[in-house]
Amino acid sequence: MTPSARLQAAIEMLDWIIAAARDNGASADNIAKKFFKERRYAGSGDRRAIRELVYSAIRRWGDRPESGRQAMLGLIDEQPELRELFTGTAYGPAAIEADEAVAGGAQIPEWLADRFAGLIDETERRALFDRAPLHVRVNGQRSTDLEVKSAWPDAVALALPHAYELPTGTQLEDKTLFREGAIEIQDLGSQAIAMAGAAAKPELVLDMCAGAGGKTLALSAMLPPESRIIAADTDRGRLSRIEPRKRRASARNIETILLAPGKEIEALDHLKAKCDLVLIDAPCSGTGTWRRNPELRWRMTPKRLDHTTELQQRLMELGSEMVRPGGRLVYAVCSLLDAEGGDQTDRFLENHPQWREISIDLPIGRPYRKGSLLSPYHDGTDGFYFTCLEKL
Ligand SMILES: C[S@@+](CC[C@H](N)C(=O)[O-])C[C@H]1O[C@@H](n2cnc3c(N)ncnc32)[C@H](O)[C@@H]1O
Repeated sequence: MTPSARLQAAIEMLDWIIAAARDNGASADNIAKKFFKERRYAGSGDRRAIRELVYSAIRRWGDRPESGRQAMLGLIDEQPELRELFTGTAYGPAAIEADEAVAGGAQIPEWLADRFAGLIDETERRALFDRAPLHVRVNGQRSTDLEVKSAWPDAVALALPHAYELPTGTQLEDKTLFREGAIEIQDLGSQAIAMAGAAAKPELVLDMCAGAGGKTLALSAMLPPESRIIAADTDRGRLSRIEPRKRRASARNIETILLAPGKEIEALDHLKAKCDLVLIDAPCSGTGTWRRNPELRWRMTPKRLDHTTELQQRLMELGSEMVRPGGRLVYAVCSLLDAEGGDQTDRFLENHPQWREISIDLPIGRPYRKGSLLSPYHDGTDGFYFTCLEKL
């Protein structure tokens, strides 16, 4: 493909991504897969170049642009070489017209800019768009740190036990050790959250928003085998991915429960006041994961944020009912917005005098709003707020 044709393809892919962000459709990554599947003529170099163009536009604009063309036109100030690719010839984008509308604004959507946690200064904001590192967790059910270190001598030990960083681009799939479940790819921040409840004894644990089980597997690896870990979620597709992951990781003590949205209690009633630990890794705006999913900025609106915080409150209420007296509730979000973090903890504690905050003993993170904050610049992790509460 010519450079001009690659630019036109990037514009078209951005149009799909913009529409999906507006209508709560597929993620940018899934759209890219579909886009290239329908364009088999694009070689690997073309794909890389198109992706690069698309993601520079997504990273650059905090507010959702009107169109892919406007998004790319807006990039010309920073990448002047793009101008001459608007050739108006076959396969290329139409020539630029005088006074054509272009995308504008900041990297962080204006309406969100003043809602970040107090610790998120200018340096942290810039780091939200850095390249995410490759973090892995050694799975003690399948392997040892020593074995993993000898398979990947470049692995650098991180601040938590069994956590390592590998050089970006390390091929994992070609190693038997990886295929057999010796390591899990997992951001250090997610590993910290699995540890936040200080689960150690044989316990009954409910991971109430388990998704595809990233933190469930981490909990299974750190708990004695006689523990029972229940992974629940409303998303059948995500939950179904736990079964193969569980087999690969030799995590035998995990059960799954599919929840019906709004009727979660029906499937959880038998666990009322029984759990030693409930983890609520709540659905959220994902502001802490922009370095991986920058297009989330184009999805969130004030209305969607309100809807999300209401759901978080409801899940916190529900999860807290499952905790036995003396048990713990860990509430976490991969967001750095106060509305989804510290505000939720305050509201919950105000309404539940029989609960108290307990301090989190981890070597990463900073104490913040009756909980802890993890952030890309300070901790090298995705951004998270989490708190650990105890039922008296
Ligand atoms: C942040 S993700 C969880 C990620 C997962 N814990 C992990 O470590 O990979 C939030 C999850 O909450 C789930 N969810 C949304 N609404 C829910 C509800 N009403 N009850 C339980 N889970 C829900 C979503 O399907 C999603 O999988």
